[in-house]
Amino acid sequence: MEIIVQTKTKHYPIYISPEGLEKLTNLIQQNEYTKLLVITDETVGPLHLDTLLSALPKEADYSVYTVPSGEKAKQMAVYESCLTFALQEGLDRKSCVIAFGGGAVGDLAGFVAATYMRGISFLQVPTTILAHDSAVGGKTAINHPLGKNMIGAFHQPDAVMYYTGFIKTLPEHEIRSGFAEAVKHALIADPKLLNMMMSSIDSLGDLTDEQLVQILQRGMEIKANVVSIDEKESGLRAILNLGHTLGHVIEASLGYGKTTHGEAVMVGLVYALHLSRAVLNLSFPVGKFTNWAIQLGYTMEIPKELTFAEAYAGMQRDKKTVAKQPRFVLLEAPGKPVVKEVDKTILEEVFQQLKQQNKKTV
Ligand SMILES: NC(=O)c1ccc[n+]([C@@H]2O[C@H](COP(=O)([O-])OP(=O)(O)OC[C@H]3O[C@@H](n4cnc5c(N)ncnc54)[C@H](O)[C@@H]3O)[C@@H](O)[C@H]2O)c1
Ligand SMILES: O=C(O)C(=O)C[C@@H](O)[C@H](O)[C@H](O)COP(=O)(O)O
Ligand SMILES: [Zn+2]
Repeated sequence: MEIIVQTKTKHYPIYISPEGLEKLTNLIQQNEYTKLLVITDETVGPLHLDTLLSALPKEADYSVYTVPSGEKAKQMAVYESCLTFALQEGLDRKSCVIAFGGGAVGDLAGFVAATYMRGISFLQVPTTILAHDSAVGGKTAINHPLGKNMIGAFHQPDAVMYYTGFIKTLPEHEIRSGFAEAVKHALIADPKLLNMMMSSIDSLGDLTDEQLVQILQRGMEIKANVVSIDEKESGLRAILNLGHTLGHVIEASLGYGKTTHGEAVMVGLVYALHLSRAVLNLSFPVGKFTNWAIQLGYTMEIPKELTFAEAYAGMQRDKKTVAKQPRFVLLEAPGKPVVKEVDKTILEEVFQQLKQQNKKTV
């Protein structure tokens, strides 16, 4: 399957294939990159690097750089070490970085490509379900202790090559993490898919490969459409941030990598749904949605040590915030997102209610 991203500045394909990486081979041949730098991580490398390397054209000049797995990759020191390696290996402006891994590797490698010699090509070869989201759209970044993805750039890849065979080695908690972004895509743009998910999926372990591929393909289509209209989040693109205002605060407050991105986003989604009920009279069974998420294994807890004052300070640093007033993606209905400032008292009320619910479920 092929999906096209067409922004004002860039036109590129997303290939989704259960067969392998042959499109990648062709693409590298056509682009005649002078050198390839594969950035992967300590988990993906041992599992799948051979598959990737066997897809590189025979004549390709390449080097491989391995970074720590997970959020540890999205640190300033790791970013700098990638740049040093790229310089030592002699990458030039016609070279290409290949991001080979999940979203953390993709965000890091994309940012390396965005900034090396003021920007060179990169290719996304995602290996997680979550990366159906992260590999598309050109948001690249590393983290700062004070906020998620605070140092980054918009830099679109030359292509995304999603070989679905890679996801077979994912542990269940990573399937859960990626599934949260798929639920987000359904909430903002596809109520039918959302209904199908809520009525027919009651265990992530039992999801068939076909179901997963169908869900992530639809997610990539939704994302590609939004990014094609608004590449740099001047408006519409903010809807892709549903659930992320609180989600990112949770990730930063716990310490990056202590929970998965998707687990934190799922709590953020429930928070945003409750806010939508309070502010926009959303009629949607938020309780049923929350119970479904719990059944699927999401922990659904705001960390006990996170106070509202700390959470609010984190929300004020969110990238959607304007003049210190946090803005949230809310839903008028599934498929009808809006971006709005929300009164601090409502933010606190709902935050405290969810924390109380934590206590009840313990
Ligand atoms: N740029 C964007 O638009 C965007 C969108 C969503 C999320 N993100 C970012 O993506 C990151 C989360 O993505 P992720 O969950 O894919 O991150 P990840 O890269 O940390 O991968 C999760 C874990 O799975 C392992 N892994 C990867 N592929 C595997 C495979 N095939 N088999 C077994 N293990 C495998 C990794 O080593 C890691 O430990 C976060 O940093 C988030 O902020 C970015
Ligand atoms: O692509 C987007 O735009 C998104 O918001 C997708 C999110 O899933 C993703 O986590 C993104 O990295 C968050 O962006 P940020 O600007 O809030 O850091
Ligand atoms: Zn996300």
